[in-house]
Amino acid sequence: MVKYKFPDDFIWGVATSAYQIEGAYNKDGKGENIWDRFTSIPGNIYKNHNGNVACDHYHLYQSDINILKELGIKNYRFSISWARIFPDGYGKVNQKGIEYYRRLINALLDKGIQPAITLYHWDLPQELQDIGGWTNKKVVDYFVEYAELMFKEFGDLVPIWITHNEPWVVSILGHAWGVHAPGIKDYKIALKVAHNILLSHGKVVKLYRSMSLKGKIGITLNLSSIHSATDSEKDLLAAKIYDGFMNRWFLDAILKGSYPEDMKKLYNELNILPQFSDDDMKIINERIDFLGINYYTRSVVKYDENAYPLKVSMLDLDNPKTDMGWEIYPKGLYELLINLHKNYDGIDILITENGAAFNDIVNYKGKVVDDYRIDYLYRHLLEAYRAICDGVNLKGYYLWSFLDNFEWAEGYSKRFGIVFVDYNTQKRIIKDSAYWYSDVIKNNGITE
Ligand SMILES: OC[C@@H]1[C@@H](O)[C@H](O)[C@@H](O)c2nc(CNc3ccccc3)cn21
Repeated sequence: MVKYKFPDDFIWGVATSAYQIEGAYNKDGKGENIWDRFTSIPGNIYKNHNGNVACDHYHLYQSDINILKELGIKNYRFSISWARIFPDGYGKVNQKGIEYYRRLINALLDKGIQPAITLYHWDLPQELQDIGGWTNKKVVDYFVEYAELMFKEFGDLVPIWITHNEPWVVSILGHAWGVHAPGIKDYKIALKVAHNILLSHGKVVKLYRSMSLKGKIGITLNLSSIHSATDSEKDLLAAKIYDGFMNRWFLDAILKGSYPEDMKKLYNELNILPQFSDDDMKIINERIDFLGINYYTRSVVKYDENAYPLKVSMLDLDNPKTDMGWEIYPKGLYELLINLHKNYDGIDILITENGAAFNDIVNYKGKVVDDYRIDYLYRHLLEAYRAICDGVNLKGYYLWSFLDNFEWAEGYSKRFGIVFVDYNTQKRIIKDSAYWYSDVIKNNGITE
């Protein structure tokens, strides 16, 4: 008996990204991207791992799609590697790159699986980084050129398009904290990058609308429910600032057409506020069909005099955590969904990522009994169900991730997949969580 039944047209899917699974980093005309470069620099990545081979999905995509079919998964979110299409980032087109993605999309459609494409999942062509990357307005236009070609090639086949994956991570981890490619540590640059990424998003949405395509387009943001460590005035203010820093800066720009006043004032005082015009904000505010959200955990923050630049630091609570050290806090997903519904006019929402890394092992029977992951997924889906019951227009859920894959700075040390990947043999082992998720999809809900 299905105890928690989701709406009839609810989208159940899984998600991946190009650099994390494809491999073939220098095959068939692909150009270098910033993660090829960043991972080639010793010390940047756990044990100097890289995505040169990854899950070799570039060559194994058909057998991987067969697994999706076997599990009854009917929606698959993946990203296109910009440098496979434009090796230099613009201009010369690599036909073999286009042919690969056409084969991939047709193979999915042949199995009744609907593709959802992310145009940018962090892998900027290195040639564009060499001219300043996202700090350079030319890159905004090159992104539009890349998107236009993808819409022309695949716009009639692909029903869901996501312009960018997590502009906050691209700008902050890549340009303020320096722990992601391209490894820059400058908040002022980071916020300029965030602004140009949002500009490129708005321009591409406008382009999509002009091409009278039949699908839906949106953007994916990593959002977190922010909690104050105490009820002190300083900690409450710290929570408001961190909510502005991670969530409202992007949500307000995209959905309200203006950056939040409190954060503009703070960034101006810190001399890190980017330059922008009213016209820019109109472009960024182009109407989207859905908001994609990646939710993994909440953030508990406190005032910290020594924490540059926001005077906010995160608490490391002694609560159950995933292998990433992220607290398991399902209620945060409900809180986030309700807040988004209330504060952003009930916009349609897709959960474009939710999942957990655990230290999976293959047991003596050759199985992966990942009950921890099933528990994480169950609890979060229950909160998603509660949010739908309370009126949130939640339209779908893409589990992160389909396959174990290259987990950025953590390399292959963290496994998020519902399918285990033995990187020595490229053998796939379907984990118990995959069979559990297959039942959720078959029942369109949770049974216990
Ligand atoms: O870390 C798991 C996944 C990652 O593999 C995806 O490529 C990426 O889209 C993704 N985003 C988050 C959430 N945001 C985040 C926060 C701090 C550091 C890194 C990512 C988790 N994940």
